[in-house]
Amino acid sequence: VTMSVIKYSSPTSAGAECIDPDCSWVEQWVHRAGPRKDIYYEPNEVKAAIVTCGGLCPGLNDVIRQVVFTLETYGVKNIVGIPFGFRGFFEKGLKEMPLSRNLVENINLAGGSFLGVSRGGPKTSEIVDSIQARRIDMLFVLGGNGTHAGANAIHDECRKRKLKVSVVAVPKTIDNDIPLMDKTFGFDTAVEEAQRAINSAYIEARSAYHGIGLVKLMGRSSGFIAMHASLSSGQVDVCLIPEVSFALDGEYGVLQHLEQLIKNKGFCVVCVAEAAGQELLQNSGATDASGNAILSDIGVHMQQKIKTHFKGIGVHADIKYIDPTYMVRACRANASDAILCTVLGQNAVHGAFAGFSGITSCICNTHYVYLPVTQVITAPKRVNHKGRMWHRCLTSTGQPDFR
Ligand SMILES: Nc1ncnc2c1ncn2[C@@H]1O[C@H](COP(=O)(O)OP(=O)(O)O)[C@@H](O)[C@H]1O
Ligand SMILES: O=P(O)(O)OC[C@H]1O[C@](O)(COP(=O)(O)O)[C@@H](O)[C@@H]1O
Ligand SMILES: [Mg+2]
Repeated sequence: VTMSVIKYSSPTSAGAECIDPDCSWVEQWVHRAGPRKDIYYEPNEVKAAIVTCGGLCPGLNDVIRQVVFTLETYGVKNIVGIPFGFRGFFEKGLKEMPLSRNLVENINLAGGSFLGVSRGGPKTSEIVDSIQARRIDMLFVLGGNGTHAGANAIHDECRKRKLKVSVVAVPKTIDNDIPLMDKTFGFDTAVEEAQRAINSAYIEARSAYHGIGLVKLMGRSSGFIAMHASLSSGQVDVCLIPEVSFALDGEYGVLQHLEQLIKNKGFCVVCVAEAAGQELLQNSGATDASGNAILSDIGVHMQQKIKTHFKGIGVHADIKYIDPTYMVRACRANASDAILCTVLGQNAVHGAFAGFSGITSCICNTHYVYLPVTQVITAPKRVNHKGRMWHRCLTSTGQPDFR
């Protein structure tokens, strides 16, 4: 499968991602995913394990379910779940869970992870000690960019120890921040849920005298959820993402624009990504158990700033702040994510049986492929502020540059 469908001749061509210095066309190909004629493992002898790491994401249960179904179809009898992410390899008292088609048959009907998730956990060498002690041949790792870095480290350590273990990842994150793939599972569902919050903010704002609806949406370092939810709802006047800096105060600031919207339209809706405008806030420098920076609350900050601003100019404003944070990721997968999860889960097993390790099962240019994990952990994917999607969003909201 070719990685890019756009041929281009200059660095400024639409959609061009400049790979070489001259920006001429560079062919990049990846393996198409799916079952292979020859399989590397004897199914009867295989012990397979599944682990889900990081934050929750719609579709985790769908993938677990499909991995189990497909393993059983190959004839694997020994399938286990590692509870609560990488911690399950280490914490005493956390026992591996035997999995079967019967047990996981209906888990897709609920959100969350049937196995549990966690951040942080043991060192790679301890995880691999545990893999060795448990005699695991295939490890299916469901997670985001942190998990992929972990999966890569596990894969490297297994190679170093000459262990024949297939480490196969499946990219999950509502943030959609993993590079090279069309999207991660859970993103579509999160956007769908997020636009419900925007819709509520719109109804509240529209029904109030000088109503201002403010919605904060997740996205640790990227504004994909905010941008897509703003686009899909069509009800947002201002969308703020971390990739585009903005001023709140001043002649060209967001507050001045809100003032105009209240004057001209009578109400407005603002959608802000959680990582947006962090430079305007105090940074505690704190990190979570996985080493991810803990962000300052831009939503609460904006709520206060808007209140103070309108009070200062003596104009009534009724601010309705909605933070749907965990609601957008604790739900079950929607139809399109459920299908994506089904294919990715099945392909993960085909990849392991083909004898691959250090791969991730994903979608690229509408085709299902295996990417080397090393390629997707270089840096988080971010919204291209010069790209067409962001400009479509600007056209839709009608917002100016806030600088
Ligand atoms: N660079 C890394 N090397 C090894 N393991 C990592 C690395 N970064 C994160 N992890 C582990 O991966 C797991 C999930 O990471 P986290 O960042 O919380 O979520 P996500 O995978 O969704 O980005 C955690 O248990 C964490 O310890
Ligand atoms: O509060 P938590 O569970 O630590 O997670 C918050 C973070 O998790 C996410 O929902 C998803 O991030 P991951 O994909 O890294 O798990 C981010 O959008 C958010 O910043
Ligand atoms: Mg992450």
